[in-house]
Amino acid sequence: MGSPTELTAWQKLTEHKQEMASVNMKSLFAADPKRAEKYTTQAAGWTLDYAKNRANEKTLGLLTDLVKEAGLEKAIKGMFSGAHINNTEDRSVLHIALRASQAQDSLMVDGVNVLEEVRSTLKQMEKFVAQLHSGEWKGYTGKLITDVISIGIGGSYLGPKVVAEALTPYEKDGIKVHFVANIDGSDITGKLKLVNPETTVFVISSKTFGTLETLSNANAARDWFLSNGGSQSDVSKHFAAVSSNVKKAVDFGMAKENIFPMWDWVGGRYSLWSAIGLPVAIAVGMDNFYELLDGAHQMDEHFRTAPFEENLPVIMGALGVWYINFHNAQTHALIPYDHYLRAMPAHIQQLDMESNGKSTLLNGDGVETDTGPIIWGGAGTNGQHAYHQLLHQGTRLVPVDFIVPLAPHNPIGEHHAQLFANCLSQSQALMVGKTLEQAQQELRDSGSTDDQIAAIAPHKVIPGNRPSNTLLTDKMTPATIGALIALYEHRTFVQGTIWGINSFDQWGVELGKVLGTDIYNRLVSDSDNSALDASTQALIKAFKKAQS
Ligand SMILES: O=P(O)(O)OC[C@H]1O[C@H](O)[C@H](O)[C@@H](O)[C@@H]1O
Repeated sequence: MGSPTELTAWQKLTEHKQEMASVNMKSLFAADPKRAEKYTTQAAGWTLDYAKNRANEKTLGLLTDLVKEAGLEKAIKGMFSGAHINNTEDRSVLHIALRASQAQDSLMVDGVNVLEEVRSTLKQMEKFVAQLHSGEWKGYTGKLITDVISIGIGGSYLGPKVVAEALTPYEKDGIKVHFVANIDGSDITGKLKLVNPETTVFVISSKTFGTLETLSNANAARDWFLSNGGSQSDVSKHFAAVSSNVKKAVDFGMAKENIFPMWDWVGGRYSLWSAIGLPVAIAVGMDNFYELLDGAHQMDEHFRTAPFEENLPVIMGALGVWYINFHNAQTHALIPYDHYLRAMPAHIQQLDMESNGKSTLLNGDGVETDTGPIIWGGAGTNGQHAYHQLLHQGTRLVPVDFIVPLAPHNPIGEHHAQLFANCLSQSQALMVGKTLEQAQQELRDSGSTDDQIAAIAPHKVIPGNRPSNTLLTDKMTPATIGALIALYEHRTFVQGTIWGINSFDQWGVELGKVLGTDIYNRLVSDSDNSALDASTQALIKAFKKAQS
């Protein structure tokens, strides 16, 4: 596909944007008492209320035309059938296979039934998790394992860490799971201070087993283990790996049976459902891990089969494009009103920005439109006392997704009602805003003089008409969290398909890696740096001076 600007629906949306310029969401609600009902839809334990958007029936009709014209139906079929939709790496994209229903027994990709591989790995995980929790697996001095440190970065870290944290209420007793990612030695140093080598297992998660940060931290962990009582022959009792590069993991000292496979058809940022999710399974047990997979599968089925007009990832993806490309929104905020889900924006940030941070169309031409937005956010209500000011009165349009459960995990006092009220009041305030007349009246009512009103009222004006979605679920469970993350995965795919880009490669990351190695070599040698830019030369000099 070429540029989406060539699509008829895109051109019609460009015209339609002008028609909508003077339409306020408040008037859309006033004109249609059924608006909320009409623009609410459900799937996989989630209700999406998308009524607070700058959209009417025509907008939504044109957005549906857009996804159809962009070939989403074919793209979905391609993904679910294992076609090589990652064209630049000539790979299938099959995170959906990792959570396929037990009722499906085959998904043939390039002559291999990938479901067999997936299921045998799940069985291997089951065994490992059971051995750890039952106490059958013991450390080198015969003690029970109390801690697992997961070492990985990027997709081999964020997803599992965020989901493990989100599922805190489901944690099994006995084993505490920690995560190390950063090459900054402070990360691993801090975690090693918490644990005992006799009772700790390290899980090294790296699809390639070639990532600098992960290998450096894995080596540091092994050195620490060896210098604190462990011997080389004990390494296999305390180290396991998740990787598609078995040879490198064996060379590290892992026993073959402690290496969990993954495959090139799983992208890093989509891999938490594979054995990369092992730390999650250890933290919450395999039963909950299966629930997580099942929730994601429910969303997959919804995405695959529901009409686009009722399809959550399609609606959210298309509305996102409406704001990014037709309203110049540069960012998109995710605000979970759930303490355990507070790190979710970071995972979706990686998922979306690594997937859709692209400037080249599938056919190799440069894009003519904006693509993936900056994804950011954080937990409500904390953000209300920080960056929400910009959401309400800043000059930028920031579409927001509010995510909130109906029931809390920790019901104390009026906390949950207050949390819920705050969530609703934010989306309401973003939509209704405050007019100059309202601000003036407020000041008048509080006894301000005319001069004071004239001076202050303009500052109290809140433009309103700012869009948001609200995602509601009964409770944050493994299944609903699985479905939620799958929803965002598919939303990303919908947008990538509309823009005509490959959401599944990440060549941009490579340049930083290559240059990082080059500079490192310069820091630790007497190389001639005169060909480098003056700034980099000076910074290298500063580093070397500090070492001498
Ligand atoms: O799992 P690994 O091979 O160690 O890769 C870890 C990460 O490396 C890179 O930064 C990629 O861009 C990520 O997508 C990947 O998840």
